[in-house]
Amino acid sequence: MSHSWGYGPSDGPEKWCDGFPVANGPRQSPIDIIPGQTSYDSTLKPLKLNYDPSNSTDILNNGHSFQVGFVDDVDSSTLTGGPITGIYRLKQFHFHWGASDDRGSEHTVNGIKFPCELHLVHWNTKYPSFGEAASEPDGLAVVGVFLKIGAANPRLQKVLDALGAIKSKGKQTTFSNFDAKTLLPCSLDYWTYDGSLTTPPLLESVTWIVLKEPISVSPTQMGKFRSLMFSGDGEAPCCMQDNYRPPQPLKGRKVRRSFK
Ligand SMILES: NS(=O)(=O)c1ccc(C(=O)NCCc2c[nH]cn2)cc1
Ligand SMILES: [Zn+2]
Repeated sequence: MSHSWGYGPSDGPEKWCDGFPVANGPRQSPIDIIPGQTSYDSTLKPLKLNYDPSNSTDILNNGHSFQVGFVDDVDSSTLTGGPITGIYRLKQFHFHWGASDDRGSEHTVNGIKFPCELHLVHWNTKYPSFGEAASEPDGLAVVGVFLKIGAANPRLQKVLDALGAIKSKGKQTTFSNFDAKTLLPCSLDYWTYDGSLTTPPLLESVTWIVLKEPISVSPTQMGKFRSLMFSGDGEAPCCMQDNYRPPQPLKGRKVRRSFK
């Protein structure tokens, strides 16, 4: 059975359980983060993100979002510390966004949706590859960053200016010397919980690390995200927007925070 999935009425998040029964599993993502119900954990370490700016390789429209890829055959762009043990390598980052500024993020805070959410995807180097790590309970770590409407963010501009070259599904172009660290907010305070990929195959292999401080994005910049297409050349044109999964049941999980 071809596992074609999307975000529309016939192939969207409410239908994913048909092809991916883990959609109703015990550690699905995203979730609604309720700060008053999180526990401060003094044993949580500070996040250490060591990204080598020369490591970015390409930018790709994969038909669900766009992603910037990184060289991950050496330990040059890594995540250590935080709630994880060992070394995780940055593989790609991508975003989720809405058709309008009132929605678009996957995680929510006290039920509040942000217009966009950045995911920096890392895999545990105790496994031989991303693909193998993706099916292990401690295989992946994704850092989530909320984007909040405000002043234009100059650090997003280089990424947004590349979108014209990857408008439709399957388009890819080189994207070198991008420093992913420039996308991070000042504070690395975070919430963390055990979860999953937020798109099929929805594998329950992700340690989620959601930063408390958002970065800014302007309405015009949000318009650039929405200029992408879910559809490929020659297909019925379909704007890439509302590519987010809504929050999933917590099912007894604890959400910890790194800050008092
Ligand atoms: N939105 S997110 O939770 O950050 C996220 C991050 C990564 C992926 C992903 O890599 N999907 C391909 C899975 C795969 C298995 N084996 C080889 N590729 C999906 C969602
Ligand atoms: Zn994502």
